[in-house]
Amino acid sequence: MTDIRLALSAAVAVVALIVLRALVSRSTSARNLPPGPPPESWFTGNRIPSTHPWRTLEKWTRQFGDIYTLRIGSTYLFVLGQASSAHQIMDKQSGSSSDRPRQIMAGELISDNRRMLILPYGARWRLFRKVMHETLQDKAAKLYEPIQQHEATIAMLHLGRTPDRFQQIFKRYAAAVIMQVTYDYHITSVDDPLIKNVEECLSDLAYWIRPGTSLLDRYPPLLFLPTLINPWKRKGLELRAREQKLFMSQWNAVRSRVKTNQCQPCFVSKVQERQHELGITDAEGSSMAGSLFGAGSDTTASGLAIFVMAMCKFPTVLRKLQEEIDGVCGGDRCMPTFADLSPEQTPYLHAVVQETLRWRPISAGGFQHKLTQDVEYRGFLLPKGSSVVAPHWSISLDENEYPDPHVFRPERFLQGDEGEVKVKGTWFAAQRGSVAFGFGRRICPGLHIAMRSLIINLAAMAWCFDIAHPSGNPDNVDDLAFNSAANSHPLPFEAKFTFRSPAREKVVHDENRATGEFARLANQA
Ligand code: HEM
Repeated sequence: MTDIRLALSAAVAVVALIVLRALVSRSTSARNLPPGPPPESWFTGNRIPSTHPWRTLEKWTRQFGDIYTLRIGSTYLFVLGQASSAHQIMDKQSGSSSDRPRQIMAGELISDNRRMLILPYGARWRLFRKVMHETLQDKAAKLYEPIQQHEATIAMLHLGRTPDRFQQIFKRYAAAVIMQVTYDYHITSVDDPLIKNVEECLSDLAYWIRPGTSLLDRYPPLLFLPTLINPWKRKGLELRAREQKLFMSQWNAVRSRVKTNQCQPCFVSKVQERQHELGITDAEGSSMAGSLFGAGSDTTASGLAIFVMAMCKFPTVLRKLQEEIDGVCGGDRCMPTFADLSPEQTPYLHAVVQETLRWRPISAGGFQHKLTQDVEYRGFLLPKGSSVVAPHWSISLDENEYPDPHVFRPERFLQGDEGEVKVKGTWFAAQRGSVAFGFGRRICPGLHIAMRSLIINLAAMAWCFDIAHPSGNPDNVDDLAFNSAANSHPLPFEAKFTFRSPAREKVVHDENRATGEFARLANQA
């Protein structure tokens, strides 16, 4: 035991010296940095609060402008709090700003450098990205529309039956879609044992990825301590083994089902088809597929809950949306389908989707990118090796770009007159409207699937239901009540869903005879 303590003390002392040296050399060499709030302590630098960190970052943007410096330990983090700086650095110089900060516990030990979201920028990332581009781009995403339509129809049935569980219902929808898209695996509830296992892995990851949680991330030389006397490394490797076993079993299950013609085309079957040509190992392919659930499930569910919150708070928007959807769907005939919902037919719906993503950004704090080259911006020199982050909250709620930013106003995304209304982006991101899906080369590869999920569910909800706060008073909605996770969710809140007519309720029931969900529920009862 004494030996272990000695080894630890020595390691900590060495680290402290390295940090000290790095700090001193940086403070003298890197003079041309943007200003920023003074560090709280000389040793640890600036502290970003763990509760709603994006609100503090926004406060500092107001104080210091579109770019400011935070010192975190011995490295710099530059915060790009306005569209202009984010665009210039994250998009225009993305060749130099697409790496991720090192994550020893979450990225190297638990994920074995195979989780897309935290993968360093390099050959493996490029390979994963190419595969994801081919299998998730707009054209490929269109092939998954029937899955999304089917699951949205089921979600409407559940919203009608158990409206108070709407946040769970969205979770189920998002999990069902991502599992079918990835593995052609069908779930009936979020209590499916596979989902439970995946979520356990994700909650461990979410714990260890938090800045400062692991001593290994704070003091990297500790990684060199032998595994026998290194409890953090042992923990990381144990979590890796559990996660990889799970991912590999799903990967192998698809391979077996393809052999017996029992698998619909899905992400994994498509990757396996071209595996040798692409040069992907089983371990890489299974991890790539496994990381889609974490990236795409929670985010989508949160977007749907944010829409409901907005409709409770801004009822006139829902009425306008209902009018538009009724106009294209022809009364009580059937629920909206993707064919009814192009931007030309339903510009207001598309503007509502954009406003949902802007009004309460899901990835509110943004994701850090690390610089692989020195980057110049407005005469400042941001040194290679430091990180940049563009908090979506600061950019999306910037009152210069979005007047009255806390008001949910889809019209900001519309242009033209009554006859020919079109959806417009901002100057910052003309094609995609908002920053919700991130920046540059690291932009979310799942955005086409995510947008389709929002479009079909928002249209279906507007067609089926009146949605309101149970008190009937929009002022009772606390629209700032969100958790502090990287992908932030509204805290549980109340909303009332009422079918707009018995005829529409019947359509939902009839359509769910076709999905099989009606019979499944009847069998369960
Ligand atoms: C509304 C839903 C979603 C939102 C708001 C969202 C947002 C984001 C954001 C902000 C990033 C980081 C971008 C950056 O670093 O600048 C990201 C990355 C990623 N997203 Fe999404 N996402 C959503 C849905 C999805 C879906 C459905 C999938 C999969 C089908 C997905 C897969 C990924 C992956 C794999 C990455 C990592 C990309 C990389 O690091 O190169 N996302 N997403």
